[in-house]
Amino acid sequence: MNEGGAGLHLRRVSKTFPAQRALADVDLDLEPGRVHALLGQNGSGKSTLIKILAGYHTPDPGSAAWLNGEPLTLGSPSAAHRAGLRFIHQDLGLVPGLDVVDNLALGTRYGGRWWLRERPEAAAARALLSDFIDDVDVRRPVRDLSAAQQTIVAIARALRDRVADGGVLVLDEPTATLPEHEVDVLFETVRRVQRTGAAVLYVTHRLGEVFELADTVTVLRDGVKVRTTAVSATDHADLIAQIAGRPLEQLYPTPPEKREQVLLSARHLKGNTVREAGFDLHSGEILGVAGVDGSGRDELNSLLFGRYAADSGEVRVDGRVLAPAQPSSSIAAGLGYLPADRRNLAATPTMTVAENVTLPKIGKRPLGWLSRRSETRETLPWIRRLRVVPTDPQRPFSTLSGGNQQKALLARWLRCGSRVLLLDEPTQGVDIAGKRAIYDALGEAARDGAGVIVASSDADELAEICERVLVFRDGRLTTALEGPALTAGAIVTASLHEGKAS
Ligand SMILES: Nc1ncnc2c1ncn2[C@@H]1O[C@H](COP(=O)(O)OP(=O)(O)OP(=O)(O)O)[C@@H](O)[C@H]1O
Repeated sequence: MNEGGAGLHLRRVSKTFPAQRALADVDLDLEPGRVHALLGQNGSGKSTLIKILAGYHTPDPGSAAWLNGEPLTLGSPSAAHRAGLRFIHQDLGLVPGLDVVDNLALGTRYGGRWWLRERPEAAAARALLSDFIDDVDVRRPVRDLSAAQQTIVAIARALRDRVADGGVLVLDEPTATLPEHEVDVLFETVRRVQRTGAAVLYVTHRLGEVFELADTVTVLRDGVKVRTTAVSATDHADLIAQIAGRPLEQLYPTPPEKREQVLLSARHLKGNTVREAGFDLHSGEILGVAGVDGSGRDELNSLLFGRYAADSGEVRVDGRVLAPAQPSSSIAAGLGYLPADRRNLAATPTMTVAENVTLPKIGKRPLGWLSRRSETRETLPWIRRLRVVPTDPQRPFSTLSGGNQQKALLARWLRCGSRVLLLDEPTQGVDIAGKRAIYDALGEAARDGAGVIVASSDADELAEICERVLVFRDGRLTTALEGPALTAGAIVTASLHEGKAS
C-alpha cells in the first residue's frame, strides 16, 4: 500500500499529552469500498486517533496523512471536512424535537427557511435517506424514530455533501447504545455506504461485529499498532490475544446465588415510561432488567433511586419505605446508582479521579471532604481492582478514556459499600478485560450480601451474569426468566413480543 494510492493513508501518527503518549507512530491504510475495524482496550488510543482525523487534536510533528494521493493536513477540522472525512460520534448531534427533514437541513443553506421549499426539501430528504434506508417517515420528529434510524439519519446528514467518490466515514462505536435487534438495520446502511466506494473506519468493542461487517481489522494497544489483519485471516481468540496482550480468559463468571433476605422491594411503581413494576431484590442477587429503549428498562433504576418522583407506588429498602425523589436519602439507605449517561449525570470531569471516586461521603465526615492523601489511599485499591488505566488517583477525570471513566464511577459505589447497586449499562464502552473486572467486582459485592440490579441492552451479558432477568415491555414487567429458560434469545424474544409474567 503506498501513500499515493486511493484511500486514506496515515504514517507515523503520534500524539503526546502532557502526562503521556497516547499514540506512537501509528500507520493505517483505509481502502475505498472497504470497512476497516479499529479495536483496542480502553485507553489504547482509538478516540485520540479519531480526534486527530477530525482535526480536534493536533498530532505530534512527523505525523503525516494522504487522502487519494493528496497530502492531508491533520489537526484541522476544515481540511478534514473539505477532503471528505465524515464522523459519526456517539452523540449524534440531532435535535430530537425536529423532524427528519429539518435535521437533515441543519447546517445547510436552506436551514431555517424550509417552509419556503417545503415540498422540494421533503422530497430531497426522502431521496437522500433512500440511499441509506427504506421507509422512514421524514415528517416524524427524530425522537420518535428507533435508535438505529436516528443513527442512519445522522449518517445521511454527514454524507449529504460528501466529495463524490473516495470519502471516508468514521463511525465511533455506533452500536454501543443500539438494542440488539436494531444492529442489523445499521449494518445494512454501512454496507450501502461501503458500496458507494467510501472507506469506512469502524470503532467497536464488540468482536462479533468485526466478523460480520469488516474486511480488515487493526488492533491498538497502549497507543501502538499491534497488527493489521484481513478479517478472514483471524478469529476471536486471536483478536482477544492481540487486544489484551494475553490469551483468552473466560469472559463471564458464574452468577452468585441469591439468599432469602429481601433487600429492596418495589410495588406498583409508576413514573415516566415505567407503567407498572413490582418485584423483590434479594441479598446476594444480580438481577437483570431487559427491554427495548423506552420500554421502562432505561428508567427503572433512576426511579428506584429517586432521581425523579414516581407517580405512584413505593420502594422499600430493608422493609422501610424509601423517601420519594430524594437521592441523598437513597444513598443514606445504602443505594448506589450508576446512570447510563455518566458524563452528564454522574461525573465531575474537572475534578480528579480520586475526587470523583470519593464524592459521596455521606456519614463519613461532617465537612464532607477528605485530605488528598486519604483520598488517594481510599481510591487506589478500587481503581486497581477495576483496572482503571492509568492507575493514578490524582489525574483529571476528563483525561481518562471513556471506558476508564465508567470503571472509575462504578468504583465510587463499590467503595461506599452500597448494599443495593442500581446500574444502567455498566459495561457500555468497556473493553473485554475491563468487563471481566466489573463482573468480578459485582459478583464479590453480591457474595458480600449486596443486591445488584443491572439494566442492560446487552442480552448476552444479562443471560450470563444474572441469576434472574426481568423483561420490560411497554412499561410493564411482562416476563421473568431464570434457570434453563434464561438465554439471550429468550430475552430478545420477550423484549419484542408479548410474554407471560412468571
Ligand atoms: N486530553 C487528554 N489529556 C491527557 N491524556 C489524555 C487526553 N485524552 C486522552 N488521554 C489519554 O490518552 C490515552 C488514550 O485515550 P483514548 O481516549 O484515545 O482511548 P480509547 O482507546 O478511545 O479508549 P476507550 O475505549 O475507553 O474510549 C488514555 O490513556 C487517556 O487517558
